[in-house]
Amino acid sequence: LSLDTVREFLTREEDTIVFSLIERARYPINRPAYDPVHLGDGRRLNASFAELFIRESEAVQSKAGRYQSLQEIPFFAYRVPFTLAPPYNFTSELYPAATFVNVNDAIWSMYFNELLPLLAKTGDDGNYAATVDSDLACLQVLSRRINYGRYVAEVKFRGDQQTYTSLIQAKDRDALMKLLTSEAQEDVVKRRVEKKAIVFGQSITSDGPIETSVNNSSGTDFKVNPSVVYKLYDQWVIPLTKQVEVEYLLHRLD
Ligand SMILES: C=C(O[C@@H]1C=C(C(=O)O)C=C[C@H]1O)C(=O)O
Repeated sequence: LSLDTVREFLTREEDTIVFSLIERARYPINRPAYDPVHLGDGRRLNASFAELFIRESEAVQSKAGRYQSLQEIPFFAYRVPFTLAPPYNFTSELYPAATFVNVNDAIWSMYFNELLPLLAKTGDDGNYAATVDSDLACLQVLSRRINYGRYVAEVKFRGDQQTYTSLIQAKDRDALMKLLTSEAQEDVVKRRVEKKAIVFGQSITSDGPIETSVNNSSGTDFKVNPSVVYKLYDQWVIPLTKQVEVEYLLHRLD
């Protein structure tokens, strides 16, 4: 584990994030999938079809051992007595008492309340299962990327143990945030992910050129608007990753 290898991991996750956003953007908003579910007898569930689909899908994946890997954190907790998967002895570089740190609740509300309306056009084509399956893909990769902040924080802690230790003991969140922040790196990440949205999200023809920048101001030629991807990273992905880093560090000496 080094700063280079954790940054490589985050860079590779960008590809998956952009592609999963492109997949979700194929479908209209499909609003009924997010409304409370009505049962046949007139009762109303507190959950939406999307939530039920995600719970059931995660339960299957939990049984299949997905969350044996500490890189993966489910949105809902499952008590699964055994897994169907071949056993594998996962080791973790994380500090055990801080491993639990995650911001899945914030990711969940950001995704449904802020990002989805920017991603999906208005309309309803009835493809609810395919639509919420693509929501699940987005949520899983966003969760993995953002909660990977635990690994980033571990590397940074090991790289400057003395300074971090005194700030952790003083519970100085602001100073920790300042110390772990690299504005230059954030700028590289945001510009790169916007470029990936431009390159991955254009219609490829056998003879035409590949665009590397937005020519029209609206970005509507692309399968997902590159400025929405930039905004996703600028406003949510990077700030939430740093929040994970700070929370992890605050438990690093427990
Ligand atoms: C993840 C890191 O920590 C912080 C968060 C970043 C991000 O989420 O992309 C980028 C730079 C840092 O401010 C890092 O240093 O790579």
